[in-house]
Amino acid sequence: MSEMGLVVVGAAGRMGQALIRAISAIDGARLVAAVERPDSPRIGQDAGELAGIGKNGIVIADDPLPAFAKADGVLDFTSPASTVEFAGYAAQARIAHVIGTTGCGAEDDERIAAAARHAPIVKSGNMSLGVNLLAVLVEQAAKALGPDDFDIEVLEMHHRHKVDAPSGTALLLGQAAAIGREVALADHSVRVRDGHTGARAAGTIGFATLRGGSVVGDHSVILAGSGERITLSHVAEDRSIFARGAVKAALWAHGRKPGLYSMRDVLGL
Ligand SMILES: NC(=O)C1=CN([C@@H]2O[C@H](COP(=O)(O)OP(=O)(O)OC[C@H]3O[C@@H](n4cnc5c(N)ncnc54)[C@H](OP(=O)(O)O)[C@@H]3O)[C@@H](O)[C@H]2O)C=CC1
Ligand SMILES: O=C(O)C1=N[C@H](C(=O)O)C[C@H](O)C1
Repeated sequence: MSEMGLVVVGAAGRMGQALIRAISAIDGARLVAAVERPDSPRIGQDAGELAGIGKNGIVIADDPLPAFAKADGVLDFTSPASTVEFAGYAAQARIAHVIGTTGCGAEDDERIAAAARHAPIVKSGNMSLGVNLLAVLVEQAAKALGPDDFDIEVLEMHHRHKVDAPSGTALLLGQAAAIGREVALADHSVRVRDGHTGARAAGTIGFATLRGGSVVGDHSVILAGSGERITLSHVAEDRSIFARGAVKAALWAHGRKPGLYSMRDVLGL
């Protein structure tokens, strides 16, 4: 079978560069275009050189439409507003769209779901194998350890540049806990505590956010009971784990029927 041609949007970003490196190392995938914002100083630069793998002849462009027209799939780790726009273009082109962007609101998610009626979309707050396996374990633990005996808290830390909180991964893990408990996360989550909060309400799922330095991504789900505590954790040491997962998702989605898929679908977890 011929290689899948991929376009990376947000090609100059932290994940954009990791994606370009990952594509060059994975059989069956080929970079066909790299896109950045029209006002980016990176427009016109060689995408491979910027990503540190040497010139690859793909010049960073500012127009997504010709890029999407020659691609079989899009890898998108940008911002919610851009991702919604790219979902529309990918749907028109009927090509696979892998979305790693976090911080999407309900309206963004509705528009992404609408685009998924026309093309396959894989969207996940975390593309790594480790975190998606952790989500399975969290679901099991939350089911086994009920709300009368165990409190669930999700703790995350990321680098100082991160703009959204809680992280997409923290929300994914919180969602796994809610599924295990058979409750709706939206009705049970406590995302901020400040001042005289009162005692913890049983059955809630708490979130705590730390930001600083160059931390790639640390997540822990703590199940705290009386006299004992279980902590399920994942530490991302390198962005290549997300990039490899995203390329794997694109290869999985290529030629698949339209729909909104998760990394758990891709990994069969
Ligand atoms: N799901 C997962 O596994 C992971 C998800 N993420 C998520 O991915 C997203 C990006 O993270 P990160 O790479 O660290 O962020 P960066 O800010 O380093 O990269 C984002 C890039 O996208 C560019 N961009 C924004 N809008 C457009 C547009 N309309 N057209 C083209 N390019 C655009 C930005 O340009 P400019 O700087 O000019 O705005 C920037 O270069 C975040 O939401 C993050 O949470 C990150 C890691 C893993
Ligand atoms: O912004 C990041 O860097 C990351 N974002 C994702 C998230 O919001 O969970 C995934 C990863 O933890 C890195």
